[in-house]
Formats: sequence, structure tokens, C-alpha cells
Amino acid sequence: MNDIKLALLGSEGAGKSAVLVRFLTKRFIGEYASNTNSLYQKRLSIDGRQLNLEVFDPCSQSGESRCILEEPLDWADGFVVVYTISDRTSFLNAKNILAQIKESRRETCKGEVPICLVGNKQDLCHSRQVSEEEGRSLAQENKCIFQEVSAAENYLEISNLFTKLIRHVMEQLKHRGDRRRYSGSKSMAKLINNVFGKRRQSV
Ligand SMILES: Nc1nc2c(ncn2[C@@H]2O[C@H](COP(=O)(O)OP(=O)(O)OP(=O)(O)O)[C@@H](O)[C@H]2O)c(=O)[nH]1
Repeated sequence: MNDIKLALLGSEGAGKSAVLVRFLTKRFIGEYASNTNSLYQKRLSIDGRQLNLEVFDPCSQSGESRCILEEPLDWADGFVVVYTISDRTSFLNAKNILAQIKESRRETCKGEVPICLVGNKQDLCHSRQVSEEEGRSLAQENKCIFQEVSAAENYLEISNLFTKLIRHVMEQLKHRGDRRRYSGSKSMAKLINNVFGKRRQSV
């Protein structure tokens, strides 16, 4: 069984939890507790391979320029960076997060870091502040998968995005001789507990 570890990053209220819960449960749930770090786990089968997916959804901290946590950066095999198309600040924050991921992986990761840039709340396009083209070029600059989605309205696009990202992660892991620094024994649950003393969840 392959372990795939993803971290969700983005501004407060960008819809990280909504996107993830849509993928994991096919449902949209309007409000989530945002003051806890959560680790979601799910068994999946992709291309006939059984996977154990773990996704870390950190709680937001106040301040857009907050530093993302070092532990998820080290721990995760891939990242989902979410911004809101109707909030330019969240887009700028996503840009900053992408730079931080690249910087943190510069030394250790020879290949591309699997990242998916998600422009969420596409249903709010009447109050759009970030064009689709801007999102696409930021993704191209950073060699990310890109898609605008609406966690409120769609499941399929989100599911396809996660599947693409997971495939990319599987490719990268296959080519990484050293596998990962944090294998089974040092799980994210432990890391989260070390840093925050918070809970873990299973979906
Ligand atoms: N219209 C619309 N609202 C959305 C969408 N996705 C999420 N929301 C709403 O945006 C708000 C924030 O969503 P969350 O999923 O909690 O966002 P988050 O990024 O996890 O927020 P934090 O946990 O505070 O960092 C909630 O009120 C959601 O209902 C979407 O696609 N469209």
C-alpha cells in the first residue's frame, strides 16, 4: 500500500476545507471549524493501486503574510494551494506560498514538486478579482497543475484535480530513490501533535 501525503495551503477562508471535503465525501458543507489542524485519511484506488491518502489541513492563522509551517512542507509529498478568484489578496498569498514551497524543496527535491493551484469559488465570478489567465500563468511559472473550481457547486473537477496530483506524486515517489524522509514511523499525526497537540480525523 502506497502512502500519499498532501498538504492544503492557502489564505483563511479560501475554501481549503470545502475543496478537500468535496473531494473526500462528494459533499459541500458550508461551514467548518477553522481553529484546528486536521489530518484526514482515506483509502483510495487509483489506476488499480491501493493508496492510503493523508491530507493535512492546517488551521489558518491571522495575517496574510503568515509563514506556512515547516513541518507540512517537509512532510508532504504534494501540495494543494487554494485561493479565491474573488479575492486578490488570497491570490497574492498563494503566490507567496508557492515561492515558499519551492524554496523549501530547492535542496532536497531534484524533480518537480507536485503542486496543484486551485482558484476556488468560481461560482462567484460576478465578483471576480483574479482572471483565469492570471491563475494559469502563475501555475505555468511554477509548473503546477491548475484549475478553477467551485467547491460549492462541483465535484468532478475537484476529483479530477486530486487524481492528477496524486498520479504526479506517485510518479515522483517512484523516481525518488531515497523515498521520503518521513516514512511510516514518523507520521504526520505525530508531527501535528508535536507542534500543536491537536486532533486527527478519518473520513
Ligand atoms: N460561494 C462559495 N463559497 C465557498 C466555496 N468554497 C467555500 N466557500 C465558503 O467559504 C468559506 C470558507 O470556506 P472554508 O472551506 O472554511 O475555507 P478554509 O480555507 O478552510 O478556511 P480556514 O479554515 O479559515 O483557513 C465558507 O463560508 C464556505 O462555505 C465555493 O466554492 N463557493
